[in-house]
Amino acid sequence: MKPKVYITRRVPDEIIVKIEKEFDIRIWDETDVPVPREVLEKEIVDVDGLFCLITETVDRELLEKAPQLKVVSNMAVGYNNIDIKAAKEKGITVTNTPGVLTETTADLTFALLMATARRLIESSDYLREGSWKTWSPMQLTGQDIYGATIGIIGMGRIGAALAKRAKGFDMNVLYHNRSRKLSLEKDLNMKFVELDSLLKESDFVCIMTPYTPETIDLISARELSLMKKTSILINTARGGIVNEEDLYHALKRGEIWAAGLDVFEQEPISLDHPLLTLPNVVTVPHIGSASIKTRMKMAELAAENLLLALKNQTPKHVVV
Ligand SMILES: NC(=O)C1=CN([C@@H]2O[C@H](COP(=O)(O)OP(=O)(O)OC[C@H]3O[C@@H](n4cnc5c(N)ncnc54)[C@H](O)[C@@H]3O)[C@@H](O)[C@H]2O)C=CC1
Ligand SMILES: O=CC(=O)O
Repeated sequence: MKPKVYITRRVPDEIIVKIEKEFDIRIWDETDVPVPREVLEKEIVDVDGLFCLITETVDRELLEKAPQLKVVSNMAVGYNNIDIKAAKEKGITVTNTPGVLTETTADLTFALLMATARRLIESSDYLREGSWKTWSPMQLTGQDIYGATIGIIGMGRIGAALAKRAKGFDMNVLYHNRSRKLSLEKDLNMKFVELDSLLKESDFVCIMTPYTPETIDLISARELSLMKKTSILINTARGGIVNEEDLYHALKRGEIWAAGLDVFEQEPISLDHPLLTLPNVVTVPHIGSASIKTRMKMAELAAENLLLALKNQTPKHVVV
C-alpha cells in the first residue's frame, strides 16, 4: 500500500503528478480558498504526509489527530504556522523551502520600498481619477532612495539580498541581527548597530526576521517613536512583528512618514482596517515570493522534501 498524502491546495499539475506517482493523494482542490479547519482535521487522520501552505495552522491539536503523520512539508520558508515543538515531540519531520525565494522576495521588498518612498500607487490613482491638472513644484513629492540610510532588521538570506540591492542605490546600510555577519559587513560595507540606533538613524527600516516569540511586536509604539519623522517602515517578514495599532497611530500622528506592508497580523487584512484608510500606507497581499518561476521552485522543493522524508531519506531542508 502506498503512503497517503494530503495536499492543502491546488498546486500546479506537474507537482501533483510527481507526488501522485509515489503516493495516494487527496487534495483540497481549490486555488483561492484555504481548506476549512474541520476538513483538514478529518483529512489528516490517516495520512503519512502533509503538503501545506502558510495558511494552514498546524498546531498540537491538529497533530494529535494524525497518528500516522511522518512529515509536514511547508511550501514557504517561514514556518510560524507550525507548532515545531509539538512536531518534534511526536517525531514528525517538518520541512520548508528556503533559498529558492530569496532573490524574488528581496526584489519585492525593494519594489515596495520604492513604491512607498515615491508614492507610486497614490500617483497612479491621482492620474486615473482625473486629479492631474498640471505639473506642479511640490506635487506628489516623496523621499529620496539613493544615498539614504537603510536599516535592515534580520540579516539572513533575504536581508543580505536586500542589502545588495540597497548598495546598487548607493545607500548607507545599517543592520541588526542576533549575530554579527563579519564577512558580509566587509563585502557590502555595512555596519552592525543595536536596534535602537538603527531605528534612530535609518531613513528606511526593513524587517527581515522570522516570526518567533522574540519578534512578536518587535516594532511597537516605543520603537516607532525612535524613528525619524521622515522615515519609512517596510515589512515583508510577518505581520505580528509590527504592532498594527501602534503603527496606525504613529502614521496618523506623523511620527513616521509612511509604511509599505506585504504582511499583516490577520491575512487577508479586513477591508475596514484603519491602516487601509491612510494614503501613506502601501499595501500588497503577501506577494513577496510571487513570481511564476519562484512559486514553481517552492512547490517543487516542497514536493521533493515530502518525497524524501516519506522514503526515509533526508529532505533538503529540515526544520526539525
Ligand atoms: N513576504 C513574503 O512573501 C515572504 C516572507 N518571508 C519572511 O522572511 C523571513 C526571513 O527569511 P530568510 O531571510 O530566508 O530567513 P533567515 O533565517 O535566512 O534570516 C532571518 C534572520 O533573522 C535573524 N533574527 C531572528 N530573530 C531575530 C531577532 N529577534 N532580532 C534580530 N534578528 C533576528 C536571524 O539571525 C537571521 O539572520 C521568513 O522567516 C519569513 O517570515 C520569507 C519569504 C517570503
Ligand atoms: O511568506 C512566505 C514564506 O515563504 O515564508
